[in-house]
Amino acid sequence: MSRYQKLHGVSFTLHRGECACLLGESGCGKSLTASAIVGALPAGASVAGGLQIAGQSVLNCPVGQRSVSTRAAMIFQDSASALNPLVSTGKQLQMVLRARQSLSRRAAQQAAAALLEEMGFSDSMKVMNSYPAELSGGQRQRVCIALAIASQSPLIVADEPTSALDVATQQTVVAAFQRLLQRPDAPALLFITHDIVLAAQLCRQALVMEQGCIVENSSLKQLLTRPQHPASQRLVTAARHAEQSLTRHQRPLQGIA
Ligand SMILES: Nc1ncnc2c1ncn2[C@@H]1O[C@H](COP(=O)(O)OP(=O)(O)OP(=O)(O)O)[C@@H](O)[C@H]1O
Repeated sequence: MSRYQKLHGVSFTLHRGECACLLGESGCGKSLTASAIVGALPAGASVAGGLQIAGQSVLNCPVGQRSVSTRAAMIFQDSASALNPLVSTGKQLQMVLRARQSLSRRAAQQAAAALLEEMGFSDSMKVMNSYPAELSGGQRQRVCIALAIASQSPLIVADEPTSALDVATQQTVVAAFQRLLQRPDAPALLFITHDIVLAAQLCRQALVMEQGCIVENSSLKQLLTRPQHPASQRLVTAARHAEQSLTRHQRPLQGIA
Protein backbone atom coordinates (compact mmCIF):
# COMPACT_ATOMS: atom_id res chain seq x y z
CA MET A 1 0.00 0.00 0.00
CA SER A 2 1.25 3.52 -0.66
CA ARG A 3 2.18 5.70 2.35
CA TYR A 4 -0.75 7.99 1.64
CA GLN A 5 -3.74 8.15 3.96
CA LYS A 6 -6.61 6.22 2.44
CA LEU A 7 -9.13 6.59 5.29
CA HIS A 8 -9.84 9.49 7.63
CA GLY A 9 -12.81 10.55 9.71
CA VAL A 10 -14.15 7.00 9.95
CA SER A 11 -16.06 6.99 13.21
CA PHE A 12 -19.15 5.05 14.25
CA THR A 13 -20.57 2.80 16.95
CA LEU A 14 -22.55 -0.37 16.42
CA HIS A 15 -24.23 -2.49 19.10
CA ARG A 16 -25.10 -6.20 19.15
CA GLY A 17 -28.33 -6.96 17.31
CA GLU A 18 -27.98 -3.83 15.18
CA CYS A 19 -27.14 -3.63 11.51
CA ALA A 20 -25.56 -0.65 9.80
CA CYS A 21 -25.01 -0.48 6.08
CA LEU A 22 -21.84 1.05 4.71
CA LEU A 23 -22.58 2.68 1.37
CA GLY A 24 -20.53 4.69 -1.08
CA GLU A 25 -19.23 4.87 -4.59
CA SER A 26 -16.63 2.38 -5.82
CA GLY A 27 -13.19 3.06 -4.40
CA CYS A 28 -14.40 5.25 -1.51
CA GLY A 29 -12.83 2.93 1.08
CA LYS A 30 -15.56 0.53 2.24
CA SER A 31 -13.48 -2.65 1.92
CA LEU A 32 -10.41 -0.98 3.42
CA THR A 33 -12.55 0.02 6.42
CA ALA A 34 -13.70 -3.60 6.70
CA SER A 35 -10.07 -4.81 6.58
CA ALA A 36 -9.07 -2.36 9.33
CA ILE A 37 -11.94 -3.55 11.55
CA VAL A 38 -11.27 -7.26 11.15
CA GLY A 39 -7.48 -6.85 11.45
CA ALA A 40 -6.58 -7.79 7.90
CA LEU A 41 -5.06 -4.60 6.51
CA PRO A 42 -2.60 -4.88 3.62
CA ALA A 43 1.06 -5.21 4.69
CA GLY A 44 2.54 -1.89 5.74
CA ALA A 45 -0.84 -0.25 6.42
CA SER A 46 -1.78 0.95 9.88
CA VAL A 47 -4.69 2.63 11.65
CA ALA A 48 -4.53 5.63 13.99
CA GLY A 49 -7.21 6.60 16.46
CA GLY A 50 -9.35 4.11 18.34
CA LEU A 51 -10.89 0.78 17.40
CA GLN A 52 -12.80 -1.14 20.05
CA ILE A 53 -14.61 -4.44 19.71
CA ALA A 54 -16.55 -5.78 22.70
CA GLY A 55 -15.10 -2.93 24.76
CA GLN A 56 -11.46 -3.84 24.10
CA SER A 57 -9.02 -1.88 22.02
CA VAL A 58 -7.86 -3.85 18.99
CA LEU A 59 -6.14 -1.00 17.17
CA ASN A 60 -3.63 -2.38 14.65
CA CYS A 61 -4.02 -5.85 16.14
CA PRO A 62 -3.94 -8.45 13.34
CA VAL A 63 -6.74 -10.98 13.43
CA GLY A 64 -4.45 -13.83 14.54
CA GLN A 65 -3.39 -11.93 17.63
CA ARG A 66 -6.89 -10.99 18.78
CA SER A 67 -8.72 -12.77 21.57
CA VAL A 68 -11.73 -14.78 20.41
CA SER A 69 -14.09 -12.32 22.07
CA THR A 70 -12.77 -9.43 19.98
CA ARG A 71 -12.56 -11.20 16.64
CA ALA A 72 -14.89 -9.98 13.92
CA ALA A 73 -16.17 -12.54 11.46
CA MET A 74 -15.97 -11.58 7.80
CA ILE A 75 -18.35 -12.62 5.07
CA PHE A 76 -17.08 -12.01 1.56
CA GLN A 77 -18.70 -11.61 -1.84
CA ASP A 78 -16.92 -14.74 -3.06
CA SER A 79 -18.30 -17.50 -0.83
CA ALA A 80 -16.42 -20.18 -2.80
CA SER A 81 -13.00 -18.96 -1.70
CA ALA A 82 -14.20 -18.29 1.86
CA LEU A 83 -14.87 -21.99 2.47
CA ASN A 84 -12.40 -24.88 2.51
CA PRO A 85 -13.11 -26.77 -0.75
CA LEU A 86 -11.75 -30.05 0.64
CA VAL A 87 -13.90 -30.28 3.76
CA SER A 88 -17.65 -30.91 3.86
CA THR A 89 -19.70 -27.96 5.07
CA GLY A 90 -20.93 -29.98 8.04
CA LYS A 91 -17.35 -30.71 9.17
CA GLN A 92 -16.37 -27.05 8.74
CA LEU A 93 -19.30 -25.97 10.90
CA GLN A 94 -18.61 -28.62 13.54
CA MET A 95 -14.93 -27.62 13.74
CA VAL A 96 -15.85 -24.00 14.47
CA LEU A 97 -18.57 -25.00 16.94
CA ARG A 98 -16.21 -27.33 18.84
CA ALA A 99 -13.44 -24.72 18.86
CA ARG A 100 -15.80 -22.26 20.60
CA GLN A 101 -17.80 -24.58 22.87
CA SER A 102 -16.92 -27.84 24.56
CA LEU A 103 -19.34 -29.96 22.57
CA SER A 104 -19.25 -33.68 21.92
CA ARG A 105 -19.02 -34.76 18.29
CA ARG A 106 -22.71 -35.64 18.33
CA ALA A 107 -23.78 -32.37 19.99
CA ALA A 108 -21.72 -30.39 17.46
CA GLN A 109 -23.39 -32.28 14.62
CA GLN A 110 -26.83 -31.46 16.02
CA ALA A 111 -25.88 -27.82 16.58
CA ALA A 112 -24.56 -27.57 13.00
CA ALA A 113 -27.78 -29.04 11.61
CA ALA A 114 -29.86 -26.65 13.73
CA LEU A 115 -27.86 -23.67 12.48
CA LEU A 116 -28.33 -24.73 8.86
CA GLU A 117 -32.07 -25.11 9.40
CA GLU A 118 -32.12 -21.63 10.91
CA MET A 119 -30.44 -20.41 7.73
CA GLY A 120 -33.34 -21.74 5.68
CA PHE A 121 -32.11 -25.20 4.62
CA SER A 122 -34.89 -27.77 4.76
CA ASP A 123 -32.49 -30.71 4.23
CA SER A 124 -29.66 -29.85 6.60
CA MET A 125 -28.09 -33.33 6.51
CA LYS A 126 -27.69 -33.14 2.73
CA VAL A 127 -26.01 -29.73 3.05
CA MET A 128 -23.75 -31.00 5.86
CA ASN A 129 -22.54 -33.82 3.63
CA SER A 130 -21.93 -31.51 0.68
CA TYR A 131 -18.64 -29.94 -0.29
CA PRO A 132 -18.72 -26.19 -1.07
CA ALA A 133 -18.49 -26.77 -4.84
CA GLU A 134 -21.67 -28.87 -4.67
CA LEU A 135 -23.69 -25.91 -3.36
CA SER A 136 -24.98 -22.85 -5.18
CA GLY A 137 -23.59 -19.39 -4.42
CA GLY A 138 -26.63 -18.48 -2.31
CA GLN A 139 -26.43 -21.76 -0.38
CA ARG A 140 -22.71 -21.25 0.26
CA GLN A 141 -23.33 -17.72 1.48
CA ARG A 142 -25.92 -19.02 3.97
CA VAL A 143 -23.36 -21.60 5.16
CA CYS A 144 -20.91 -18.69 5.66
CA ILE A 145 -23.50 -16.89 7.79
CA ALA A 146 -23.98 -20.09 9.84
CA LEU A 147 -20.18 -20.27 10.30
CA ALA A 148 -20.10 -16.64 11.44
CA ILE A 149 -22.81 -17.42 14.02
CA ALA A 150 -20.89 -20.53 15.14
CA SER A 151 -17.77 -18.40 15.66
CA GLN A 152 -19.67 -16.40 18.31
CA SER A 153 -17.98 -13.22 17.09
CA PRO A 154 -19.49 -10.06 18.53
CA LEU A 155 -19.28 -8.39 15.12
CA ILE A 156 -19.85 -9.62 11.58
CA VAL A 157 -18.58 -7.59 8.65
CA ALA A 158 -20.26 -8.61 5.41
CA ASP A 159 -18.55 -7.11 2.35
CA GLU A 160 -21.01 -7.13 -0.56
CA PRO A 161 -22.25 -10.62 0.39
CA THR A 162 -25.09 -10.58 -2.13
CA SER A 163 -23.64 -8.79 -5.13
CA ALA A 164 -22.67 -12.02 -6.94
CA LEU A 165 -26.17 -13.45 -6.56
CA ASP A 166 -29.35 -13.14 -8.60
CA VAL A 167 -32.16 -11.04 -7.15
CA ALA A 168 -34.25 -14.00 -5.93
CA THR A 169 -31.26 -15.68 -4.25
CA GLN A 170 -30.29 -12.37 -2.66
CA GLN A 171 -33.58 -12.52 -0.79
CA THR A 172 -32.78 -15.93 0.73
CA VAL A 173 -29.47 -14.54 1.98
CA VAL A 174 -31.13 -11.38 3.33
CA ALA A 175 -33.66 -13.60 5.15
CA ALA A 176 -30.72 -15.50 6.71
CA PHE A 177 -29.19 -12.21 7.90
CA GLN A 178 -32.58 -11.18 9.30
CA ARG A 179 -32.76 -14.41 11.30
CA LEU A 180 -29.20 -13.84 12.51
CA LEU A 181 -30.19 -10.40 13.83
CA GLN A 182 -33.19 -11.85 15.66
CA ARG A 183 -31.06 -14.26 17.72
CA PRO A 184 -30.78 -13.47 21.45
CA ASP A 185 -26.97 -13.56 21.02
CA ALA A 186 -27.05 -11.57 17.76
CA PRO A 187 -23.77 -9.90 16.87
CA ALA A 188 -23.49 -6.41 15.42
CA LEU A 189 -23.60 -6.50 11.63
CA LEU A 190 -21.79 -4.12 9.30
CA PHE A 191 -23.31 -4.66 5.87
CA ILE A 192 -21.29 -3.27 2.98
CA THR A 193 -23.34 -2.89 -0.15
CA HIS A 194 -24.11 -0.83 -3.22
CA ASP A 195 -27.76 -1.80 -2.97
CA ILE A 196 -29.82 0.60 -0.86
CA VAL A 197 -32.97 -1.47 -1.38
CA LEU A 198 -31.33 -4.53 0.20
CA ALA A 199 -29.85 -2.36 2.93
CA ALA A 200 -33.32 -1.04 3.74
CA GLN A 201 -34.48 -4.60 4.44
CA LEU A 202 -31.79 -5.16 7.05
CA CYS A 203 -30.41 -1.97 8.47
CA ARG A 204 -31.66 0.88 10.60
CA GLN A 205 -28.39 2.79 10.49
CA ALA A 206 -26.70 4.07 7.35
CA LEU A 207 -23.11 5.15 6.92
CA VAL A 208 -22.12 6.85 3.69
CA MET A 209 -18.47 7.13 2.68
CA GLU A 210 -16.79 9.41 0.21
CA GLN A 211 -13.06 9.50 -0.49
CA GLY A 212 -12.14 7.55 2.63
CA CYS A 213 -14.36 9.52 5.00
CA ILE A 214 -17.78 8.83 6.53
CA VAL A 215 -19.75 11.84 5.37
CA GLU A 216 -23.16 10.82 6.68
CA ASN A 217 -24.17 8.70 9.68
CA SER A 218 -27.92 8.66 10.04
CA SER A 219 -30.95 6.43 10.20
CA LEU A 220 -31.66 4.71 6.91
CA LYS A 221 -35.10 6.32 6.93
CA GLN A 222 -33.54 9.77 7.12
CA LEU A 223 -31.04 8.87 4.40
CA LEU A 224 -33.84 7.83 2.06
CA THR A 225 -36.08 10.81 2.79
CA ARG A 226 -33.64 13.64 3.58
CA PRO A 227 -30.11 12.76 2.48
CA GLN A 228 -27.83 15.53 3.75
CA HIS A 229 -24.50 15.09 1.98
CA PRO A 230 -24.15 15.38 -1.84
CA ALA A 231 -22.65 11.83 -1.93
CA SER A 232 -25.74 10.50 -0.12
CA GLN A 233 -28.03 12.48 -2.41
CA ARG A 234 -26.36 10.93 -5.46
CA LEU A 235 -26.83 7.42 -4.07
CA VAL A 236 -30.49 7.95 -3.21
CA THR A 237 -31.25 9.67 -6.53
CA ALA A 238 -29.65 6.77 -8.46
CA ALA A 239 -31.69 4.24 -6.46
CA ARG A 240 -34.88 6.21 -7.10
CA HIS A 241 -34.16 6.32 -10.84
CA ALA A 242 -33.70 2.54 -10.90
CA GLU A 243 -36.95 2.12 -8.98
CA GLN A 244 -38.82 4.40 -11.42
CA SER A 245 -37.49 2.50 -14.46
CA LEU A 246 -38.83 -0.71 -12.97
CA THR A 247 -42.25 0.84 -12.30
CA ARG A 248 -42.41 2.25 -15.85
CA HIS A 249 -42.01 -1.24 -17.30
CA GLN A 250 -45.00 -2.50 -15.37
CA ARG A 251 -47.26 -0.58 -17.79
CA PRO A 252 -48.12 -2.20 -21.15
CA LEU A 253 -45.65 -1.17 -23.85
CA GLN A 254 -47.04 1.40 -26.29
CA GLY A 255 -48.52 -0.14 -29.44
CA ILE A 256 -48.92 -3.57 -27.88
CA ALA A 257 -52.49 -4.45 -26.93
N1 LIG B 1 -3.88 -3.15 -0.83
C1 LIG B 1 -4.00 -1.89 -1.23
N2 LIG B 1 -2.92 -1.15 -1.52
C2 LIG B 1 -3.03 0.14 -1.95
N3 LIG B 1 -4.20 0.77 -2.08
C3 LIG B 1 -5.31 0.09 -1.80
C4 LIG B 1 -5.30 -1.28 -1.36
N4 LIG B 1 -6.57 -1.68 -1.16
C5 LIG B 1 -7.35 -0.63 -1.47
N5 LIG B 1 -6.59 0.42 -1.85
C6 LIG B 1 -7.08 1.74 -2.27
O1 LIG B 1 -7.89 2.26 -1.24
C7 LIG B 1 -9.00 2.94 -1.81
C8 LIG B 1 -10.29 2.32 -1.28
O2 LIG B 1 -10.44 1.01 -1.83
P1 LIG B 1 -11.59 0.03 -1.34
O3 LIG B 1 -11.33 -1.30 -1.94
O4 LIG B 1 -11.71 0.09 0.14
O5 LIG B 1 -12.89 0.70 -2.02
P2 LIG B 1 -14.42 0.23 -1.98
O6 LIG B 1 -15.22 1.37 -1.51
O7 LIG B 1 -14.54 -1.05 -1.21
O8 LIG B 1 -14.72 -0.03 -3.53
P3 LIG B 1 -15.74 -1.09 -4.23
O9 LIG B 1 -17.11 -0.63 -3.89
O10 LIG B 1 -15.42 -0.94 -5.69
O11 LIG B 1 -15.41 -2.46 -3.70
C9 LIG B 1 -8.86 2.85 -3.32
O12 LIG B 1 -8.24 4.03 -3.75
C10 LIG B 1 -7.95 1.66 -3.51
O13 LIG B 1 -7.20 1.78 -4.68
